Amino acid sequence: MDLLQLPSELLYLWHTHRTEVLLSVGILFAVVRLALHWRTRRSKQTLTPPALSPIEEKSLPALIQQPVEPDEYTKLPAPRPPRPDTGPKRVTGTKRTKAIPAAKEPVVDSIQPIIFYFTLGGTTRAYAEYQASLLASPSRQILNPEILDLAQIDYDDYFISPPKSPSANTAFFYILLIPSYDIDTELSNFLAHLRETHHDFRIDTAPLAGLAGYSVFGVGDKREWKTEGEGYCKDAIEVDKWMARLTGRKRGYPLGQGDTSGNGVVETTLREWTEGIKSVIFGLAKGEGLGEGVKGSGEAVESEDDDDDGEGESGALELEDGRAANLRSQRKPSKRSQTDDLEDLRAPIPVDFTTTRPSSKTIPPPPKAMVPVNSPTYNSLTKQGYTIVGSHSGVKICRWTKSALRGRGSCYKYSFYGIASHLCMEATPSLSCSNKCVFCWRHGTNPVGTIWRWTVDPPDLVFAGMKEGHYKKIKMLRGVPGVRAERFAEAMRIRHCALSLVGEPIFYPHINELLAMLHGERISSFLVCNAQHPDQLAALGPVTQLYVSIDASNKDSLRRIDRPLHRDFWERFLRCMDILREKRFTHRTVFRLTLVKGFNIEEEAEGYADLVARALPTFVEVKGVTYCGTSTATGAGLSMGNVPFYEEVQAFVLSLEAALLRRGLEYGIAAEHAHSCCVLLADRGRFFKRAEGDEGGERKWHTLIDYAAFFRCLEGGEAFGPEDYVGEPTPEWAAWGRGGFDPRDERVDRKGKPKVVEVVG
Ligand SMILES: Cc1cc2nc3c(=O)[nH]c(=O)nc-3n(C[C@H](O)[C@H](O)[C@H](O)COP(=O)(O)O)c2cc1C
Ligand code: SF4
Repeated sequence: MDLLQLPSELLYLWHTHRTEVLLSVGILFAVVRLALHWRTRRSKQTLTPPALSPIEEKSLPALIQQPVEPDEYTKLPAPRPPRPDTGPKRVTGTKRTKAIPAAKEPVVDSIQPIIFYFTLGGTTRAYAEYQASLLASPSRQILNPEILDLAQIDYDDYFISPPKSPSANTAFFYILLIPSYDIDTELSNFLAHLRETHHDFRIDTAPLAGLAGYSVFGVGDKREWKTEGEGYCKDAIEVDKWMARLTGRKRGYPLGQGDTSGNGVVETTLREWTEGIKSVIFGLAKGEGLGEGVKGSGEAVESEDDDDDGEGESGALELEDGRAANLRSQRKPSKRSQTDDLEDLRAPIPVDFTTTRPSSKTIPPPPKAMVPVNSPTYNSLTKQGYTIVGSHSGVKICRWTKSALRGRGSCYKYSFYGIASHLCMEATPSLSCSNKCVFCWRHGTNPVGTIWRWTVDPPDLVFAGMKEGHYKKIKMLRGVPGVRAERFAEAMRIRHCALSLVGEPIFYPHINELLAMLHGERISSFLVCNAQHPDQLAALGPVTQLYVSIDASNKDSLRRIDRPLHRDFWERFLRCMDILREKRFTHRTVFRLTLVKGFNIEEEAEGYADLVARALPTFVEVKGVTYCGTSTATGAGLSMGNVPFYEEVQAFVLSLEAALLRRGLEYGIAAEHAHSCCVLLADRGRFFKRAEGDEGGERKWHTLIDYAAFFRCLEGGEAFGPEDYVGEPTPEWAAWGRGGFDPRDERVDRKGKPKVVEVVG
């Protein structure tokens, strides 16, 4: 083929294959285009990581930190400028919140008792049935009791929360009759359930607080398990403890205990205990609360965290070394108590400094209440636990009453005179006093004066108010841990009244009528006066025991320590000594010496012996002061250093005894109560004697009082004297050198743990 044919040949080829050629070129173009597009996509994917799992996210910062060269496809949007930090969001204006109505306590007017019992031998079941019969009453307030065997029920139905009540106004009261076993039984599981429920963090710590209350009665055997320490009623004690916690301390009545070793004793105890329960349940149905302890007498707390403050008769705390101090001394005086020192704030009181009668020149202001309701004095006294009766009287539960209710011992009046503290009411018909003794811890809140310039309440009002106040406070103690049911029941009948609380009882114009009312109800009377009111002392009628405070042996010392308001205080004091001498055959007269180191101990034994020689009291009680720590005491120069050790009190008593002997006065040491730092001297000729009809027998101290004989003498209407109502011999354990603590009571330390008693010889 020549060259001239080439164009026509190419044209021919074009026409034959042009479709394939065009198609191939199109495909090639498409391939190149696609290749370019894929390349771009791959670059973009590298910069936008896929969504990561939370775990993978942790490595995110590493990925982001890798440098990437941006190109036209990969340019990221410019980051937003950061917001200025304005702190937390503020909301202005007031948000109106809907007041949430306070949860209303349901009004309970009927109580459903449930008696739970456990038994191995059947005894406790029988007691449960007996108790149910005692409680059965067709009244609307107490529904018929249910009886449940703890071995038959599901604990979760009753002991994680109270069961569903039959009506909104009905609440449950649990009674648990619990025997004790020193072996493993189902009862051990019950105890474990209570313990675990309390400790279970998912359950409220007081899940049974919805109950109206609970009470436990233990059944045990004293023949083998003689004391609680040895296991007597141990399981009941344990149940009581856990129930107190689970119910938020809703113990309705003290733990009862029945000893199966004596014939029929348990039935009697259970019957009396059930009477107590019944009265509590009726009270609950009437809307009365449960006892939760009394202000001024300690909190209702469990024994492990018992904060029994150890306050003595006058707020004293016993120290390990035998001294006494007041707790208030360790607390800073509050602003309130400082300003409450009314004596310093009050306008001057109209005072007659010379006679017992008001001066004719003084126009007496119209009488008003000594302690008006809601006055600072009233508020301060009630805050300290006093119940103010009428306008000038008061009553208070002392710490010994609480101690005796718990079986932890009575005050020295039990060791010396046979007064059990839980049967004793401490009261005064006059909150006012004519002295300002440096050691009187009540002094800061006391009204003072030398004449009665207030309205006078009638004695029946005073007497009724005292009893009411006392019983009310005793009832409030029933929920205190450790209170013994039988003592609580006994305490509901006052047997003794100590008119000594605060102020000057003899000041009350109707003191003799008040004493007669006490005696009319067979309540014995101990009256303490301050030797500043001779006319009233001379006119005083029968008293079971008549005290005069002897705070110093000479004029200067008395002025310094008693700070009397009467100008003729020493003359008054001596006149009282003479009146006491006259009364020694009609009254049991007692000198009460309060020893204050640095004030009235050193070298005063001879002076005191002279006073004893002048008044010839039947007894001399010597007591170490209890430091009050108030601003008044501190201002008077009193400190803990003025509190004598018990050994110092003992040494003083020995020197006083010797000084008396030198004067031919036969007084001897009859008894002691180391716990109260108190020793008793008595007239040997009158009270150290043989038992009646036992001429050759041993002589013994007879300081106890025969109270029944005292009332017989009074009612007989004939003249009588102290010898006519002398009681049994003074107990051996109260003799000099024996300490004076009744071994039948349990001695505990401030934590409620058993304490070994050390007797100072
Ligand atoms: C095995 C056994 C162990 C006992 N352990 C004690 C005990 O530790 N403390 C206690 O006060 N009484 C103990 N007791 C006395 C019982 O509590 C007492 O007999 C009670 O009435 C038993 O009640 P029940 O018959 O309902 O099971 C025990 C009695 C038994 C049979
Ligand atoms: S006599 Fe009565 S009031 Fe006084 S301390 Fe003893 S129990 Fe308390």
